[in-house]
Amino acid sequence: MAPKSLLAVNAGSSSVKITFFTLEKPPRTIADAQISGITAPPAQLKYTRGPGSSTHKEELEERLETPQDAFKALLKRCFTDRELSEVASAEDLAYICHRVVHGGDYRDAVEITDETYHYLEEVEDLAPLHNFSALEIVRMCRKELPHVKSITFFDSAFHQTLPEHVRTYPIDPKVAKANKLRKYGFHGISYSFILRSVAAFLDKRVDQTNLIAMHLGSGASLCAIREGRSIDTSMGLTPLAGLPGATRSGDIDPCLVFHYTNEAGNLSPTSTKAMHISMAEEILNKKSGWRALTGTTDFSQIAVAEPPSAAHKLALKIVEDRLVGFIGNYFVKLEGQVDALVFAGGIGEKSALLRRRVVERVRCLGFTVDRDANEAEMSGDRVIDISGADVGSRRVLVCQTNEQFEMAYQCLEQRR
Ligand SMILES: Nc1ncnc2c1ncn2[C@@H]1O[C@H](COP(=O)(O)OP(=O)(O)O)[C@@H](O)[C@H]1O
Ligand SMILES: CC(=O)OP(=O)(O)O
Ligand SMILES: [Mg+2]
Repeated sequence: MAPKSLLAVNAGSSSVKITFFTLEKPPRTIADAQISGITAPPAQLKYTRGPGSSTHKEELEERLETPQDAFKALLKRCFTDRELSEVASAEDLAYICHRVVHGGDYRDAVEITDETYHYLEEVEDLAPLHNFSALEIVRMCRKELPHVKSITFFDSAFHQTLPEHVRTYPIDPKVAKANKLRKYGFHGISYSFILRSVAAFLDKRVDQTNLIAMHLGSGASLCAIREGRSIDTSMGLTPLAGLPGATRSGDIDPCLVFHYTNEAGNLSPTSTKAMHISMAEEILNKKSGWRALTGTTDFSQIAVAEPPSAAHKLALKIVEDRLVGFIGNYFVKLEGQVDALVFAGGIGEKSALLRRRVVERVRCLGFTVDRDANEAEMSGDRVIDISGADVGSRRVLVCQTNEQFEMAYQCLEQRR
């Protein structure tokens, strides 16, 4: 029987999200499932059949040690659901699309073969904290589902257009080349989705669209887009650079590392044979950010009118300060030719308060916000306009981004 569906996988360090899509153009969602809290049991399962139906949530009794375990549990849940006739077994799958954060020099998605798999293993060392989970699942699919094509999509691919002076760090060029040290940039699957959706919303051609886009989730970044191409972005060699995240420091003076602990350069206790990480990487990626400041990773407890503590208030001001700094920077790099300022990602889509505070602080650049539009629910819209009615106000938009959809969309456009 011919395959009927496509599976998109978005694996993070503590969660695995999967979505099944039809093979139509554009693809339609069949089912969505995710397991979070893999590293902090009990793991939580969320499961939704098709769009518009209610979401089932449960705590999982079984112990899931790895992203592979979570992936297997999710597949089993979907394959055994009798009401999901499109996905009863791996035989029904035409492709598995994997989000891999760091794709090294790859400019585009690639099908997993011995050669591409080997290259990804090489660049895994550049971003072990971010690539490990995804590649564990790729390894499992290669072994256990060898007849289904695995296609890897990279967060870094969208930023291959960064000009040389933006992607180059001012260090010894020989060392930089030998060790592949440069700015790569991430969240590019999301930025592709945002760019296409916003261009359509503005009724402009993608290659004539200029944006300052923000993907604000537990990992957060911005991107300056000129004529449909990334010309700068706030993450760097790894997703640590730029804005603070839930547990990431974002930009700091690199020398801080040497003063933090005496052992910062040593291998971290969580290092394994497949994942070499130093204490410094662990501290700056997992023990910093707004959780280090406030104790919570949940930004909805921080972005509130009356923050519960001085620490929460400070965390909000820090995030806001770094954001407006980058907006100013990118506004200048785009020479003021900005079609829209776009908020996306869990925080960008849900925090009206952060949006209002940020836009009010960049009013000097001509952006304004409409209070009612900003507070309204998105209700299924991909893009909404929240700009103020002031004459000459620049556009401010919110885009509900969807990395799994973007992979499915690109896969079907390019391969069928
Ligand atoms: N109402 C809200 N206000 C502010 N932040 C929120 C709100 N709802 C969710 N968030 C934040 O969004 C984050 C999730 O964003 P998302 O882009 O889905 O995550 P991830 O980066 O893990 O893929 C949560 O960690 C939470 O901090
Ligand atoms: C690249 C990155 O930081 O991804 P996430 O926001 O999903 O952690
Ligand atoms: Mg994310």
